[in-house]
Amino acid sequence: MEDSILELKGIEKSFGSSEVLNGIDLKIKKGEFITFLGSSGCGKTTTLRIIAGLEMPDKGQVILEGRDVTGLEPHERDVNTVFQNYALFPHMNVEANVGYALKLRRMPKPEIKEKVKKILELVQLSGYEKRMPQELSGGQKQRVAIARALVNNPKVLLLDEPLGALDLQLRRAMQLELKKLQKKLGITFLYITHDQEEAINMSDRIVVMNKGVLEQIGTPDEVYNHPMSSYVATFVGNANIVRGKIVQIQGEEALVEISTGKIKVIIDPNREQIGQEITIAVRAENILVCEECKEALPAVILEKSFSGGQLRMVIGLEDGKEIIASRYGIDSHVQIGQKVCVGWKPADAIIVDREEQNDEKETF
Ligand SMILES: Nc1ncnc2c1ncn2[C@@H]1O[C@H](COP(=O)(O)OP(=O)(O)OP(=O)(O)O)[C@@H](O)[C@H]1O
Repeated sequence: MEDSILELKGIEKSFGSSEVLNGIDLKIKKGEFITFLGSSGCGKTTTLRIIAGLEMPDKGQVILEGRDVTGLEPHERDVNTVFQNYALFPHMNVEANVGYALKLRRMPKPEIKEKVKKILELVQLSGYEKRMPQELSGGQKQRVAIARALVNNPKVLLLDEPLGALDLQLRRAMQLELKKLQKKLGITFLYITHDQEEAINMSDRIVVMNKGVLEQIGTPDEVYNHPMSSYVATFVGNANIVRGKIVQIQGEEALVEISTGKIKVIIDPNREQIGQEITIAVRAENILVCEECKEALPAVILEKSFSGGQLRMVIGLEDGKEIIASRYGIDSHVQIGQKVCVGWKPADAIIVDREEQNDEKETF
């Protein structure tokens, strides 16, 4: 990748005896919006702190615009960080907070004033120059933190769950604003989130991290529609994970035996064979219930709940395992306790793992 602005090479990090990063290799393009997504404790913040210079890796290098910056202090690298808790200076007003880095650089006062004015316009906080942090809402504080991190035009902006403390509505609005701002300024953003929707909405590429390794790197479409492991499929898109054995193959269609029945899956006949164990992922929205499917597994509706504009149903299979189905709208004609059949179109079952492995997620 010729135009890479930031490169991580073989980064390893342990805290005491616990290995947190296990060989991170990544190239980030200039102007890219890249998001780190992964479960709590998988090493996202540690990676970001190593890039910022707040933590030293045990092994590996951080390369910024072709220069090895691994051993440099945070202020010696052209990288700024925005944290979830804003970290504004409480005794300084908005103008002083935003202009702080420029003042340290001994930039003339009128120039600082002009730059602060411009960046506050960009984050839609014109007129707030004299306000103190305690006179601002959470969303406004975060805009000040973002303005402060952008004012000296860093090469890369690191954002560690910057919208995590905001309510859902404000969070969605700020996501759009941040994305627009990033495109306008052309600054590379490296963004950390737990929230898969946020990652899908904002990113050029998503890095899915699991236990100190990068499990998949790709565009939102690649990661969502072509997950390469059951972890990625469950983390991005809340897929149901089903494990079974291929018992019959006809062209591109295989019959797979799982504990409570047989299901059809589209396979690559050059890769799959009879007797092979496979793991498939089926998204909740692709689970068909009752008469909607022909190839179905007997089941019972256990729970129905409404969230995020969707009805979520927990459906129990005969062996006690659960399948999650989702539908638009607030209710469905099936009732709790009702016996149904569940299934899916063969093409909606994505093969994610072909070998035995020990996943923590519940599998079939
Ligand atoms: N300074 C430290 N000393 C000891 N252990 C640490 C330190 N910093 C992080 N860890 C541990 O390293 C692991 C990874 O932490 P990290 O903050 O990078 O994860 P994360 O993916 O950002 O998690 P979260 O999403 O919860 O913020 C965790 O188990 C954490 O407890």
